[in-house]
Amino acid sequence: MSTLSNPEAEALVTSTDPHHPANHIGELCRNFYSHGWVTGTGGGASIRHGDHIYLAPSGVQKELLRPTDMFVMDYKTKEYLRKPPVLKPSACTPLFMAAYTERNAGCCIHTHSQWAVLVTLLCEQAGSDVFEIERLEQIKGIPAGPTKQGNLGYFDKLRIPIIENTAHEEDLKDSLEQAIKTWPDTGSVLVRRHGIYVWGKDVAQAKTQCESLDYIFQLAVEMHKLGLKWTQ
Ligand SMILES: CSC[C@@H](O)[C@@H](O)C(=O)COP(=O)(O)O
Ligand SMILES: [Zn+2]
Repeated sequence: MSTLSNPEAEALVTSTDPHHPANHIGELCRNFYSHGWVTGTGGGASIRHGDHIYLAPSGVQKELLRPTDMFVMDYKTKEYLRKPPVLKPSACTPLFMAAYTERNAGCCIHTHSQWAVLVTLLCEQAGSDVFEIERLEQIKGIPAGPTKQGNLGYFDKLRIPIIENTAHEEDLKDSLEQAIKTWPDTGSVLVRRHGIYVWGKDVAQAKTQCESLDYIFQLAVEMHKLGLKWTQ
């Protein structure tokens, strides 16, 4: 491991700018905790800052993250430039890396939202590995994808692939990468009985997409309870 000398490594997580990734990941996770997205150590977020990938530790309370808890990986060499003692990097790291490598993402979020989980269960009951919904205004909050401009329109159908859960988070890597290839315009992948991975070109796009999706998932569950169909 080619870690930087201590002062250089500490400089990677020392900034008064609240939008510096070392500060921003903790702030995002505190926000996500209030939605119930990252409770009980589940879920998390990662940010790419030039050639530096910022990652949280594994198995810690994500709402308590401090800048000094952060791992920093060199994107090109995949070596850690900064490793907090004792801690291990998030088990989501290979999944976050897939979003950076396959989609040139600037931020990737993983939530254990109960609405996302419920939607995967309803799709399972219907024998489907794709969540589909249409004719909701909030669909306009979802980016149309790298091969298109802007966001989906009101008359576009939202489709999100669902992959099956595995015993260990890191074992989701191959199926997530496959889903990204099969669905070139998707900005998210649902994980059955587990949650969702959402990415964007930057933090704002990943976060607002995640919020729009969660709104849609909650609505979808309530629609199902009322006997209303998601698509015509
Ligand atoms: C409630 S434990 C959840 C973890 O196994 C995993 O699913 C997760 O999302 C977080 O992994 P972590 O390694 O703590 O970043
Ligand atoms: Zn998880």
